[in-house]
Amino acid sequence: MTATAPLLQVREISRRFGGITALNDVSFEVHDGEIVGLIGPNGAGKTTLFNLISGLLPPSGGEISLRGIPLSGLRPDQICALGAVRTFQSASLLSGMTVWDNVHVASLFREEERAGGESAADCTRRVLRLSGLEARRNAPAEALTVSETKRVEIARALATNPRLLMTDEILAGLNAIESEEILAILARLRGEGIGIIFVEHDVRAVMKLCDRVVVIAQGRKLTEGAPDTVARMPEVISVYLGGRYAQGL
Ligand SMILES: Nc1ncnc2c1ncn2[C@@H]1O[C@H](COP(=O)(O)OP(=O)(O)OP(=O)(O)O)[C@@H](O)[C@H]1O
Repeated sequence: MTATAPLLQVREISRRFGGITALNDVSFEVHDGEIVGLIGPNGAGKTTLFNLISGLLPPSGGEISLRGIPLSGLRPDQICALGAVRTFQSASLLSGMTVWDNVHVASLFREEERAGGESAADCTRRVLRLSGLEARRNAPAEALTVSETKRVEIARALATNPRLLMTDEILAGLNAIESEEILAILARLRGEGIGIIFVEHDVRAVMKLCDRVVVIAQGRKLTEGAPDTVARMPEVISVYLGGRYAQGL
């Protein structure tokens, strides 16, 4: 482990599925306490990138490293143990179990390595509080609203003590107030030094929350930069944003 290495380094990553090139030579970095937005049209390769970073799929080329440790060949649980965790577009909670149980199961992972010797129960309590779910701890998974389900998804990810959190369209299906609640949680996590990759089609949320935005289209990185700079780039407007968002800036 190299002290100076970025939290996440994605170097010249490619991924092919048969004749489809889902990702082609994509490189970027994420640092501690930084929220990086990853945007692009449908089919751009965003979810594939999460699958590669989290070890669900191997890359066809290139290298991904976490704090300087190459992730190639590691299983998802090993990558999670190194501190990178993702949420899924459609959360699948353990049915027949409560909010507490769903999160506690994740807290048991790496319990023995937890800083300060925090028990799984204490960790569950802490992440439920962070996710605004204390009052719902005894609710069965089936009884949750979409917004609560998303927050359990975040809590489960946090229960593994990540350094890098990847959220995949976590705002989909939420109203404005519910979205704000999630954005506030993510901003709080940034304040704790967690690095976040935020994949989201709600461009206003991306521009509001993120420190930096990486734009991909058809598997290639188009550009990256500060949100307001990226939002004004003609090529980004042309392939993704359209005129409406940029005019509102
Ligand atoms: N398992 C797979 N087998 C074949 N092709 C795949 C597979 N997974 C993804 N693809 C293809 O790779 C490309 C990138 O897909 P991906 O789901 O990563 O895009 P995305 O940016 O996440 O899109 P969306 O915004 O719609 O979620 C698409 O052309 C998709 O059809």
